Amino acid sequence: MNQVSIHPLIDDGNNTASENHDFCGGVLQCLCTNNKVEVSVNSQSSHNHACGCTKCWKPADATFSIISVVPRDKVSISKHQGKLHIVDEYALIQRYACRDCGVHMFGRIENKSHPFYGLDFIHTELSPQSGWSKVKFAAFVSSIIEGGTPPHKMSLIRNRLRELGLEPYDCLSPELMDVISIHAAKKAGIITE
Ligand SMILES: N[C@@H](CCC(=O)N[C@@H](CSCO)C(=O)NCC(=O)O)C(=O)O
Ligand SMILES: [Zn+2]
Ligand SMILES: [Zn+2]
Repeated sequence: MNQVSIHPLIDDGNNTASENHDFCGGVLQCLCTNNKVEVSVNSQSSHNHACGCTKCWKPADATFSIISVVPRDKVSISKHQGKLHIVDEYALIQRYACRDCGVHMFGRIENKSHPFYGLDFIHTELSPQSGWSKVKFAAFVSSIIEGGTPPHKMSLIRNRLRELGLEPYDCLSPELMDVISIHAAKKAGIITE
């Protein structure tokens, strides 16, 4: 066995199983046994990806998190809001985590001039519903070194990601990097639409 673990939910290569194009959201639940924090999401997720950064929440046995975005006006806290706190008030993405189990329930950008303003970051694996969009690429792959992965394992991991159909990028996907540059070019008056 020369396989490396990416995330328990995608290691079996079955990440495509449940995506449903008519799916329009569900509930995210924290991992507490009692008094679970619940967040309602009334939208399908977009840009679902594996993220290797050190800031996104992931289960203990995962090398990557699984994270996607939804419109912020489709996200509401439905149970036990009082258990939530912001992990880092100074981070670009303010991640709201459960004080008791540590799970990040959603991440929000408050800077109105950021290209991703209006989108909240969520972990669809916290939802008992199935039908969420599948994981489509891997971002911030080199960052797993900052999380403790030995550098000599990087080519094995990038190869495994490709084998799983998840193109590895060391920042975001080309599509999302284009969104960032289009936003910057518009702001600078280089392009108009
Ligand atoms: N090497 C750093 C990278 C952290 C980072 O920039 N993460 C990205 C992606 S998170 C979701 O895809 C980011 O946008 N972060 C903003 C923030 O976290 O506020 C590391 O690994 O820590
Ligand atoms: Zn909890
Ligand atoms: Zn991340």
